[in-house]
Amino acid sequence: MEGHTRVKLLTYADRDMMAIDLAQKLAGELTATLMHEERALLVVPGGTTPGPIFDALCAADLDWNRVDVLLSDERWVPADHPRSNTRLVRERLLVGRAAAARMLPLYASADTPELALAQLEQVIRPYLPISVALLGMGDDMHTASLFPDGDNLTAALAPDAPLLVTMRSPSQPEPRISLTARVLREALSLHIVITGAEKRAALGRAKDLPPEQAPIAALLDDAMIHWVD
Ligand SMILES: O=C(O)[C@H](O)[C@@H](O)[C@H](O)[C@H](O)COP(=O)(O)O
Repeated sequence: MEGHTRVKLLTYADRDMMAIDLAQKLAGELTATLMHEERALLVVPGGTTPGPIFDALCAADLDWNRVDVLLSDERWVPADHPRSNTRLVRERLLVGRAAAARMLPLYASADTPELALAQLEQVIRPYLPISVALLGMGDDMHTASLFPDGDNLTAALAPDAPLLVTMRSPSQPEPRISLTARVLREALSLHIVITGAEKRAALGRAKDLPPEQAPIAALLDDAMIHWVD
């Protein structure tokens, strides 16, 4: 791809192959981190794309009891809600060998994310920086919960952004909480997974747009993109 940002793109033959290869890559990076660090912090997305990757990753043979798992973003719904990303991670990633990992919270039972933000930041901060991050992307070029029409996008993209922001978008049924672009960019290894022609086209547009219009653009210099049709 050409444009002002050079996109590093890996294309896979089919979805099963991508899930297996990507899970192996993430597991290898976690293992490498654990060779010189006491613990590793793995950030993962919610949504529909990562399930098959979690299914492969949870079987990886590594020292999961030294791995902390954190979501890139969460929808403000209880952890047993069908739209909860926490629920997805518990059901699809923290099973099998990976059940030994520790999940850091990105949700607390409070009416709004604003009420829990400071407390969640305090819990998460000691675990930074992120060792390995996997992110998703929407057709609208959002990543994590950094939506182009999000009410807190400017703060989320600032070079000195806090760890977490709350986010509301007219396109979303509930408020969100999200890691900021700065924190995601500081990940030692950053992967973005996208599927289908529409997201590939959106990525092509994003590389020539400012992050205020295409939030994923804030991360493209630092990330490896994994794509399958
Ligand atoms: O909670 C979420 O929705 C995510 O973390 C979000 O950033 C997701 O990665 C993209 O929206 C892609 O979602 P799909 O994988 O469902 O297309």
